[in-house]
Amino acid sequence: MKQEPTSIASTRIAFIGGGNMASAIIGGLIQQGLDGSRIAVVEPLAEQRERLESRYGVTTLEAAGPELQGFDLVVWAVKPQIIKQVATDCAQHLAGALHLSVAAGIRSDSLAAWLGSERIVRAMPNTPALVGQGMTGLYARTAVVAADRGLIEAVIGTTGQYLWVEREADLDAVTALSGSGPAYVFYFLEAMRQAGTEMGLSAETATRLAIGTFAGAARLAQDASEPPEVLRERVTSKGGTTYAALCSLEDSGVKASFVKALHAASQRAKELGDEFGA
Ligand SMILES: NC(=O)C1=CN([C@@H]2O[C@H](COP(=O)(O)OP(=O)(O)OC[C@H]3O[C@@H](n4cnc5c(N)ncnc54)[C@H](OP(=O)(O)O)[C@@H]3O)[C@@H](O)[C@H]2O)C=CC1
Ligand SMILES: O=C(O)[C@@H]1CCC=N1
Repeated sequence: MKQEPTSIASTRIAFIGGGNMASAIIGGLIQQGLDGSRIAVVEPLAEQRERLESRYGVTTLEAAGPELQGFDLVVWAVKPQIIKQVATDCAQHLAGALHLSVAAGIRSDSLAAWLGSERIVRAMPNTPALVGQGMTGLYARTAVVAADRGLIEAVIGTTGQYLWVEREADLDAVTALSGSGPAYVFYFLEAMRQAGTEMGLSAETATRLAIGTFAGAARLAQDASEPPEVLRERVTSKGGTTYAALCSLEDSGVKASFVKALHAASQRAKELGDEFGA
C-alpha cells in the first residue's frame, strides 16, 4: 500500500543548538510554511536567540528544561565536541521524542547511550538547505519505524534533496562530499574571483561569471545522461583554452590533492566519533 506523505504542519520541533546548521534547516522549514510557533530552539547565545526569534518567529530557550516535554522531534545541532555533555544534561526533558542528529561523526550508538532512546536518525545536511537546495544523507537505526522515517523525510524534504544510506559508516563519506562540499565550491569561487580580478575584471563581474558557471554546469550535469568526464571533454577544444587550463591543473596535481582533501574530511569525521563519542 502506498504510504501518504507525512504532514509536518502539526509537528513540534525542538532544536538543540541554534547556529549555522540549525538556522539553515529552520530557514527551510519556515520557507516551506511551517509556523515558527511550532519550533523551539535551545541556544545559550542571547544575540543568536534574538536573531532566530526576529527572523523566524520561533521560541527560544537559554537552556533545555521541562518546556521541551512533548516535542515530536529533537534536532541535535551542537558541535560534536560538546554533544555528549549537552545530550546527557537534556535527556531527562526529551522522553518520547524522535531524535535527529546532524553532528558530524557522532555515531548513533553514542547518542542512544546518552539519550536512553533507540529512535535516532543521523543526518548530514549542508548549508544550501537555507535556500531549499540542500543535499542531505540520512541514516536510521533499526528501531526507527516507517512513520518516523516519514517524519524525517518531510522535515528534511523542506530543505532540499535527501538520500538514505544503509551503512552508518557511509555518513563519514557523505560528510566529506556534501556536508563539507559547499565550502569547496566557495573555495573555487574565491579562486575564480581572484583570477578574474588579476586579469582585469571587477570583483563583481568575476563573481557573477563564476557563480553563473557553477549553477549552469551543475544543472547540466544533473540533467545530462553522460558522466562529468564526457561533459568536460565537450568543453575542451583540441589545442584550446580549456586544454591549457586542465593541463596546468593536472601538472599541479589539483585533482589528486582534492581527492586527498576529501579523504582527510572523512577521516576527521571518524576521529570526531572516536574522540567525542560514548
Ligand atoms: N555548518 C555546516 O555546514 C554543517 C554542520 N553540521 C553539524 O552541525 C552541528 C552544528 O554546527 P554549526 O551549526 O556549524 O555550528 P555553530 O557553532 O554555528 O552552532 C552550534 C550552536 O550550538 C550552540 N550551543 C553551545 N552550547 C550549547 C548548549 N549547551 N545547548 C544548546 N546550544 C549550544 C552554540 O552557541 P555558542 O556559539 O554560544 O557556543 C552555537 O550557536 C555540528 O555538529 C556540525 O558537525 C552538519 C552539516 C553541515
Ligand atoms: O566542518 C564541519 O565539521 C561541519 C560538518 C560538515 C560541514 N561542516
